[in-house]
Amino acid sequence: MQNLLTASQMREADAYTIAHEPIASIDLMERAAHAFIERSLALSLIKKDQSILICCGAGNNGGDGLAIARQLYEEGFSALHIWIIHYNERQSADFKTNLARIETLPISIQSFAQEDELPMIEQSLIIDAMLGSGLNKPLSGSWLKVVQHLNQAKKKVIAVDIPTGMPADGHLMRSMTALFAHEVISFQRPKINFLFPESAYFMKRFHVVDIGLNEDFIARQASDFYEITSNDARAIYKERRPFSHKGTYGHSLLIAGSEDTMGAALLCAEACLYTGSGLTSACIPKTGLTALNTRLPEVMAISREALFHQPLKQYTAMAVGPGLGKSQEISELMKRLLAKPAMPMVIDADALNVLAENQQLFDRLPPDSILTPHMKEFDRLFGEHSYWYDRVVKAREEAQQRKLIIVLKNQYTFIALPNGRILVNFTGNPAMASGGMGDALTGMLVALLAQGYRAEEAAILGCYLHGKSGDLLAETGMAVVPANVLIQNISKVMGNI
Ligand SMILES: NC(=O)C1=CN([C@@H]2O[C@H](COP(=O)(O)OP(=O)(O)OC[C@H]3O[C@@H](n4cnc5c(N)ncnc54)[C@H](OP(=O)(O)O)[C@@H]3O)[C@@H](O)[C@H]2O)[C@@H](O)CC1
Ligand SMILES: Nc1ncnc2c1ncn2[C@@H]1O[C@H](COP(=O)(O)OP(=O)(O)O)[C@@H](O)[C@H]1O
Ligand SMILES: [K+]
Repeated sequence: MQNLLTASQMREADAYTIAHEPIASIDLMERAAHAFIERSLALSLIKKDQSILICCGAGNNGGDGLAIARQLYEEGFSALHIWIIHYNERQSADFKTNLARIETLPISIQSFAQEDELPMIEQSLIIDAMLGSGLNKPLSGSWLKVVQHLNQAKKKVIAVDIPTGMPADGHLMRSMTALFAHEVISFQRPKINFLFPESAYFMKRFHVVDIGLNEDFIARQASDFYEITSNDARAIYKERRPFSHKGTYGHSLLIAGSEDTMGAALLCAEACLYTGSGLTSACIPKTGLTALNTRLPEVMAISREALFHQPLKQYTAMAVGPGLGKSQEISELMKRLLAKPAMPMVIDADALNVLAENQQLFDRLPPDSILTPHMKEFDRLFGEHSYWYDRVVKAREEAQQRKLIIVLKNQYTFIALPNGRILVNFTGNPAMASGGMGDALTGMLVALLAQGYRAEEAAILGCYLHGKSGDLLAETGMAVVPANVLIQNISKVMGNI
């Protein structure tokens, strides 16, 4: 698990590294510039014959920009042009050093003071090194004008560390003006605000480069946010054991589907199978029986009527919600299920809506139950939110107070734990943005619970594998990954973990 830092913690990490390691601040900047160029070249974001405008402020972000320009020149880039935006009086020491280092080179530099007219931009690419994590207020005055001018030029932009004008943490408002960056190359850790959907107003993609800040110091910083890494998933995952049999891997009960949305139940059940549940039973409406038997012969069916005429004890874990629909009958069913809940549970989709309308049912959920709302379901449960940041903070509060695990789904899924931590899943991609993906996740989570993974482990591993399966398929060239295709890839992803 890697903790994510705020901008001010990042500055402390910067200062600590300089104080405790044999590296001077100016050399750290040199390293950051080198890492920026190396990654840009590796991703083919820049080419030697390209004309590039490097826009620099006069702080350390601007210092990075000057070091990048000089190193590009040394790499053989020849069509470089620099703007220095001199709207602030103060210049950082490392900016000054880098300015002295570049002034002797044959690179054209233009300086702009407030009120100076800005020229047309002829270059095809802009490197944005005006303001970085030192941003301490929204842009205004001349800063606002320069950013608007650059945005209007509609050129490709690569931002150094963070787009100029975008705050690294805290509220992200659509009304804020920032330089829109197509690519961001960020130092050491992603900025927390990159993970919220509102970041799409300011940037398209980000890449993180290691610049060798002291990791021991970083790990000691208190943080609300932790990135789930492949190592975490690997550490949780357990291989199937010798002499094991279907009884070893638990019995999942899915309560899902209605006449019109039987597909949700099928996807959920299929994901449960492919994630390794020993046995899977699906409680579905009668009208779905033929579909279930035809498509998933491994899965056993129980009718809604029969559900409470048999011991629920035979099941190891339960998922309820996908495709259930809204009706009084479903509401009653949830109430009966939660009268004596005795097994780990995943609550999704329509079951979440029942909870939203019957908040007293919350108290009956077994501790560590996993709730998997998307944004709208979340707001129905816990109130409307205007900002993702607030929504995630609310998820943390609710998870802590109610001792539940809340999996708030999005491109970056936030897993809020009862201990107050928020884990962020980085796997997954927009090729997965189509119906049924959440049903698949629910099936995966219940399968992991049935196999004996603790709820926290199931949430981490389930979200990681779900996104990873989608990522590996997207890497094969699939622009869209339908849920059933993702599901059929899960067991391979597990095998290769
Ligand atoms: N790990 C690290 O930390 C490393 C950091 N590195 C690099 O340093 C960058 C951070 O540099 P930085 O701290 O010098 O601040 P930067 O973003 O250049 O801003 C300059 C000044 O602008 C001002 N200002 C702020 N907001 C403003 C506004 N809205 N409108 C007008 N002015 C505004 C504010 O000055 P003030 O207002 O306080 O006078 C601020 O100090 C970081 O992003 C990365 O690129 C790497 O080199 C190596 C490792
Ligand atoms: N752009 C994306 N990047 C990564 N994951 C995504 C993206 N879009 C959707 N997903 C994932 O797909 C799932 C969608 O869940 P949900 O909205 O409940 O779908 P459904 O109700 O259709 O089953 C979530 O797990 C989410 O993380
Ligand atoms: K920047």
